[in-house]
Amino acid sequence: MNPAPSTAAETEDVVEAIDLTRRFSGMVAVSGMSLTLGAGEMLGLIGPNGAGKTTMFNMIAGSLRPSAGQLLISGHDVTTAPPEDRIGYGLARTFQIPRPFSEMTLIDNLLVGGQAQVGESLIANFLRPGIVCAQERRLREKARSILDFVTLSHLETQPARVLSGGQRKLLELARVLMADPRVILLDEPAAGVNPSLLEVIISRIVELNRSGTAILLIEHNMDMVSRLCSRVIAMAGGKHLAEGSPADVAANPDVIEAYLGGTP
Ligand SMILES: Nc1ncnc2c1ncn2[C@@H]1O[C@H](COP(=O)(O)OP(=O)(O)OP(=O)(O)O)[C@@H](O)[C@H]1O
Repeated sequence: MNPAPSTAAETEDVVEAIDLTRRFSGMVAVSGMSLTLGAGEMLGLIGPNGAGKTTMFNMIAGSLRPSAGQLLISGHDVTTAPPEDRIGYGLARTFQIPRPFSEMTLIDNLLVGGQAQVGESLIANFLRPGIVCAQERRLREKARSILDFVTLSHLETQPARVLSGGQRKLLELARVLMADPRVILLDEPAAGVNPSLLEVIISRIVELNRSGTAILLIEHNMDMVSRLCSRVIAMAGGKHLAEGSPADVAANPDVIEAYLGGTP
C-alpha cells in the first residue's frame, strides 16, 4: 500500500516513539521507551550490549511490532503498519550486516530495489513501451548518480561479491537512497569497516544530513557518534537512561555504570 501524501509534513518531529515496549515471551527487551527525532536532525542511540537498541530500532523500522506504545512518522500513526508503509512515509533503514545480491552488478542491485516500475507490468510493456523505457532510463541515471555519491561508480558493472565490508555498507546506503528517504535509520554503519572507508562513510552521512535527511544512528563507535550527533540517547536494560550532548552523556555516571556492567 502507498499511503496518501502527508498533510503532516509540517510536523517538526519525523519520528515520535511514545512509551514503546516489547516483550519476548515474558522477557522485556524494551520498556516504556520514548524518543523523538526532529526533521533534519542526527540522533545517536547508544548503550551496552543487550540494552535494547536493536529492538527499539526494529520497532521504528516496522520489522517488530511493539507490545505496547505508539509510533508516529511525520505525524502518522504507524504503530501497526508494515515496513513498506513506513517507506511510503519517507523512512528507510540499513542493516548492520548488508546482504546484497552477490552475483548482480552494483547498478542492478540498486535497480532491483528501485520503486515499483511501470515496466514490471507485462501489459504496460506492450501498451506503453515509450513510458517504460523513459522510466527505466531515469531510474538508471538516478542509480548512477547515487553510486557516484557513495564513491562506488567505478565499480558499477562489477558483481557485488567483489566489495569489501566497508564498500558493502556504502552499497547498502546507496540502496536506501533509491527510495528518497526523509529519515534514515543507520544500524552500526562503522562495524567492521577499515579506517579510510569509515571516513568516506562519515562524510556521506554528514552530506546527507546537511541536505536535510534526518538520521537515527545506532553505533558502538563513540568517537563516530560524538563527531556526527549533537544529541545522544543512552539506553540500558531496555530503558531510557540519559540524554544530551555526546560529551554530557559519556560523562554521565549512570551511563558509565551501565557500560561497566552495573545495574542502571
Ligand atoms: N527475538 C528475540 N527473542 C528473545 N529475546 C530477544 C530477541 N531480540 C532481542 N532479545 C533480547 O532483548 C534484549 C535487548 O536486545 P537488543 O538486541 O535490542 O539489544 P542491543 O542494545 O541492540 O544489543 P547489541 O548492542 O548487542 O546489539 C536482550 O536481552 C536480547 O537478548
